[in-house]
Amino acid sequence: MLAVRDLCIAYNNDPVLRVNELHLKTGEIACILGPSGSGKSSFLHALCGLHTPVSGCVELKQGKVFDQQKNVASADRKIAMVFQDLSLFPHMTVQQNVAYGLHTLSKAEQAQRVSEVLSLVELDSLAHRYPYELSGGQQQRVAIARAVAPQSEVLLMDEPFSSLDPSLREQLAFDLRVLLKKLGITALIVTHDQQEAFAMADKIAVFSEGVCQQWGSAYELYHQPANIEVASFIGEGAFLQGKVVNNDGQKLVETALARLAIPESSSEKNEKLKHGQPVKVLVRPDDILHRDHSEHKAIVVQRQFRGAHIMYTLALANSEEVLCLAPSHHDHQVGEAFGIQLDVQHMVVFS
Ligand SMILES: Nc1ncnc2c1ncn2[C@@H]1O[C@H](COP(=O)(O)OP(=O)(O)OP(=O)(O)O)[C@@H](O)[C@H]1O
Repeated sequence: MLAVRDLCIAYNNDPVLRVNELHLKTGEIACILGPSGSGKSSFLHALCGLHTPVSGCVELKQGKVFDQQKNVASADRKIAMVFQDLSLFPHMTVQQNVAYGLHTLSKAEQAQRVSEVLSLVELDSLAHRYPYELSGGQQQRVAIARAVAPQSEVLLMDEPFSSLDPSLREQLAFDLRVLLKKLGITALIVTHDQQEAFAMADKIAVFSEGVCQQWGSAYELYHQPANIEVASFIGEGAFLQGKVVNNDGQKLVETALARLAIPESSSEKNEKLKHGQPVKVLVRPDDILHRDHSEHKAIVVQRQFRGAHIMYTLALANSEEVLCLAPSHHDHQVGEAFGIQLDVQHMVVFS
């Protein structure tokens, strides 16, 4: 449904983003994560034709819409965009807002399509209200209804929750996923928030340092990050200093906490590790188990109460720090010794 290859986006000959390859199947939902200024909005603008890339190729179901020979006008790409502020017309009712892009249809066809789409987003009963008479979540559904009404193939959304109450966002992100799946819409959504992305996306792209660093599922990004930038950006964790040790053909990594075996089936990158080579081992909070009676002790240097869990920052004997997410009834104070056990399920090593 959407394929992007070797795309380079620049302003005044100054490149801001390169995307090697990214593709979405029909009905898939993708999120773009990345720090401020990493090119997320620019990417959406390039896809829908609001900004012309320097090079590369963008392909939709309707065919190529951008390459060195072709640049299909924005209005002729079957892409709809919902902007951060939703851009609803305040002087128009819900029904009129949704009908706005349907001027090529007859009045009867317009009414039919508006009613169909409003029923899908469950707003039929509010068709005659004005935007100011709706909640933030309802306004967002009107914006989606308006965007998908002209039967667009791909929906782009730029920070769709930015104007909403943070406490509602995660639930709304999940509701949005359910709605988009019901509509069968292929969507690409920009967000700053990882939890929102995890709640919504089948695939996630991480943009930083001017490139798309990785494109994969939330699970892949968290457990198999492509590089140290993605590992640091996605989820929480720490890096332990390690040294590669060859032990009778078995490769191990020696760390302050334990000697960890690199699995036989490990990636090509890990197979190239040499005896004695210094490495960094990614340790997620769920790789460190709290065991009161463990012989390995660390000292609590910080604690963050999160309701069901407490996130502990722990100092090891050599002063390296790790994180541990423990059930909150294991209540330890700063300065206390804390028993730990390393339980690394996915060994991620960076040289
Ligand atoms: N019209 C423009 N002219 C010149 N530079 C621009 C223009 N639009 C964006 N940029 C630059 O391109 C880079 C990427 O900007 P962009 O808005 O795409 O990032 P973003 O990841 O969406 O940021 P944010 O999360 O803050 O919205 C930034 O350095 C920005 O200053």
